[in-house]
Amino acid sequence: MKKWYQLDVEQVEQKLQVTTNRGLSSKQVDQRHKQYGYNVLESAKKQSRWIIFLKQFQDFMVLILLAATLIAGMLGEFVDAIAIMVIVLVNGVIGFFQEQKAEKSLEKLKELSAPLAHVYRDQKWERVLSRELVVGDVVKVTSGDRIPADIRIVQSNSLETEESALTGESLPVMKHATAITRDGLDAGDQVNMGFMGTLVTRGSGIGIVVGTGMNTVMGQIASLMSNTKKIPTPLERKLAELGKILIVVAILLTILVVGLGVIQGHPVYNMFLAGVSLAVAAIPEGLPAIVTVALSLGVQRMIRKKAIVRKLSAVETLGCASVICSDKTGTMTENQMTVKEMYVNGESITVTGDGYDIEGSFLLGNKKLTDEYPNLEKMLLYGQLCNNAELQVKKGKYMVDGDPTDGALLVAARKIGLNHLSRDNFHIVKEIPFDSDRKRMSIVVDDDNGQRFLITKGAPDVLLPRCNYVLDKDNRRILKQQDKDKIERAIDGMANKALRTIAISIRPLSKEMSLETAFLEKDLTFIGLYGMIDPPRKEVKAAIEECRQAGIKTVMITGDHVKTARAIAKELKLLPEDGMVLEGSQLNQMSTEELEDIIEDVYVFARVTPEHKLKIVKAFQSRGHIVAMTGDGVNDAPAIKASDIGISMGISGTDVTKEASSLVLMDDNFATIKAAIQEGRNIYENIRKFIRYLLASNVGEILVMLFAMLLGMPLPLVPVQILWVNLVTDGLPAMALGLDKPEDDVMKRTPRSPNEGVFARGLGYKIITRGILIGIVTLIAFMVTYQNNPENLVYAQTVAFTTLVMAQLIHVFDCRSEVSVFDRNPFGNIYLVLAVLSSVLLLLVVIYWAPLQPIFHTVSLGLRDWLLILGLGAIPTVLFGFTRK
Ligand SMILES: Nc1ncnc2c1ncn2[C@@H]1O[C@H](COP(=O)(O)OP(=O)(O)OP(=O)(O)O)[C@@H](O)[C@H]1O
Ligand SMILES: [Ca+2]
Repeated sequence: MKKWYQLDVEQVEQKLQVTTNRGLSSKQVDQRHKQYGYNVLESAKKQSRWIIFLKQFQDFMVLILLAATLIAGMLGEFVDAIAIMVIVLVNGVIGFFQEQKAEKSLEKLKELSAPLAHVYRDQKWERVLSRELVVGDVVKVTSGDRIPADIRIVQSNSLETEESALTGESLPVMKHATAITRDGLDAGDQVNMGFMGTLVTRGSGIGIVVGTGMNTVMGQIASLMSNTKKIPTPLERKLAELGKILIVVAILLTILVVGLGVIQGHPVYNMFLAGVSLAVAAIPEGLPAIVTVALSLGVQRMIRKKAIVRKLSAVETLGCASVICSDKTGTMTENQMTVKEMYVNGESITVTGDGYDIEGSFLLGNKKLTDEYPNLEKMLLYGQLCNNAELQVKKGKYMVDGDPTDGALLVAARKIGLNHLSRDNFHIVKEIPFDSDRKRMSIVVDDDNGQRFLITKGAPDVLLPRCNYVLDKDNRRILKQQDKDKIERAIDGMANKALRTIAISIRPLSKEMSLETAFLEKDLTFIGLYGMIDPPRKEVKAAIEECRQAGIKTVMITGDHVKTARAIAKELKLLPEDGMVLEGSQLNQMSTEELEDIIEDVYVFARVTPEHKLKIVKAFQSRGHIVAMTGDGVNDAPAIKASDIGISMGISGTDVTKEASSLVLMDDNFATIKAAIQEGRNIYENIRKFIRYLLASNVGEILVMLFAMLLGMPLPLVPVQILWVNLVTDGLPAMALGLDKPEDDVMKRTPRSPNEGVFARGLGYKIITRGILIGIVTLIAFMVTYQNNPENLVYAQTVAFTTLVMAQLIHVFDCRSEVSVFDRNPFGNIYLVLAVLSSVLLLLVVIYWAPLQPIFHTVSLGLRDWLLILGLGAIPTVLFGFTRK
């Protein structure tokens, strides 16, 4: 049987019952889905709920507790054993739900960032999830795409792919549509095939899907199926390290307390259980898990703000960003181009009309021009031919499918009466696609009379040096210096008005001439210039200002003309009076060191190629900056990877840049970067809040016990109480802190240093001071009650237990602010209020519900006890609320 690459396009079409110019019908697609399934690689099975539930019990601390239960049980202390079991179980259930929540939010993320394919069905181009593709689908791939399935190429425009994922060969392969007769070719030699998972590095092409899912070459290479492992974020790693230290501290403390207790004459069994409970209290085992939950909840909030986080660690790094390097076109601007001016025959023409609407006319001074005016229609026609966009009408409005720059040229051509039919008189022989490095695009066409010529359009400063002639009215003549000067002035004039400039030129060719790219784009005849407006997005100016107040510098990077870039930067108030604008050519001449010396003063990089971006990232990084860098094209990937926060575009971005990035902007909008940074800072602050809360609580618990042992007193808390506080009542308020709203000034502070430790910015001090006070007030409550009722230890222990819990639950409101509890409305976080209420309720149940009293060693308390408890419990928070330290 012949292989796909050996068949002609017609044979492939026949075999798969599809024609390239119609595509599959939706009926066929449905049927093939049923028959062959979806275009997915089978990945590792998902963990079952039971496994996730059981995993909650494999923690080191939980295992110790279970061992303690066993010992308690063997010693006949069944009440203790059951109590511990129940607490462990409740803790496990809470952990299970947290993990499920985190899991769900990450699942959603995966769905959102699933790749799309450009497919032709029912004679319409549409975008569908790549997994929806079936054999026979006609798909288009363009530079930057990952090929969504195995395809037989049927049309290639300088299509090149990089197949290292498959063949290990990283040099691009040229692809074409002709059948190959040879037998037994490796994937790498099948140059009329495109393979799932490989990259389009240049040009574009159309192919018919011949293999999907596990039936692709990629599907057969099982080893390539990466089982994505969750990599811990820097903070999670720091906390894990902290956890190790705390284990040692906990063990030492436990030995100390147990030793002291035994010396003071407490029963060994009591002290053993107290020791175990204290060890559990000292180790914030749950912290990394809550951090993960907080991060993934943050991820969900970011999704709502149209920012998709691809790496969890980016959530943290975002808060450290000190420089944002952003593309201009499409990110800071609307990417809705409209031709406003033209320059032809040495004269400037105004073009009226707005957006992509096709109403508009051409004015020379006050005179309305028609197609009589020399070269106007010709120029518009060339702009329409050398073009990859498509004008569509959706809901009565004109829309552009493709590059907006190209779209603007189509709209301009419409204004003089040219439409898609005008293209039919020309046959396109060759196309050299546009890319940001070349900054130009060319096509070779044959017209109806068999005349062949080249049309090149692109950045004027790139084209002009390649022009030797100029078309002036009816006369083609040598391009003289004075013509050039005049054109330059016209370019400057447009650019100063923030217009993007495009030059257009042609070259007559004879049919014998070689079509090698290297020989084509020279000896051109200059026809004219277009000046098009791309208005800034309206929310960007405010976003740049907010970033400035947050100590974040915004830098514009663009392939556009310096003057255009400068004009827009001024409009956005991005460029200060003394700010510098650098050009790509200047960058080339600078050494890395020279660039580092001045880079703090540079706000705009113009006429740069993607390669320059890497140099810019490195220079900022060497000045100690944390750099966020945006990009959309294939060649942007290295810079995105090198930056600290790589940002790609959800709408216009290529698969390659998306894969390299850690953040995807669903709306391509600069303002979304700001929102994401704000959210990133907020999430980090919230994590600090609950670290502070949990650790201060732990310090309090340990100190009560330690002080009591040192003073030769009875145990102020029984082990089950310590466990209950740690594993049950603390959890919900901590989670609620993770959902807190930001403080008003999060975007008024300077960015945080990525090296900052867990206890930086006074957090350690706060934990220790609050912890000590919580410990002291609990001890006082215990001592006062015990002194008055020396015969009733359980009563005093209940008061101590309640004071500890209440002190913590009051302190949790203090954790919402970096300065003082009085700075914010303490009840501003409804989740926190509810969490605290439910913790109080749990506490009341344990104290007042008779069946639980023997288990938790509690008795019912009276009003006077509560006055003592609340009075003492409020002290740590109120006191530090006044000192504001
Ligand atoms: N489709 C196109 N065909 C021909 N020339 C183009 C096309 N698009 C842009 N150009 C020219 O190439 C120049 C650079 O465009 P490029 O797309 O690299 O940068 P940009 O989109 O302005 O910048 P960025 O997206 O990095 O902010 C433009 O100023 C324009 O003159
Ligand atoms: Ca605790």
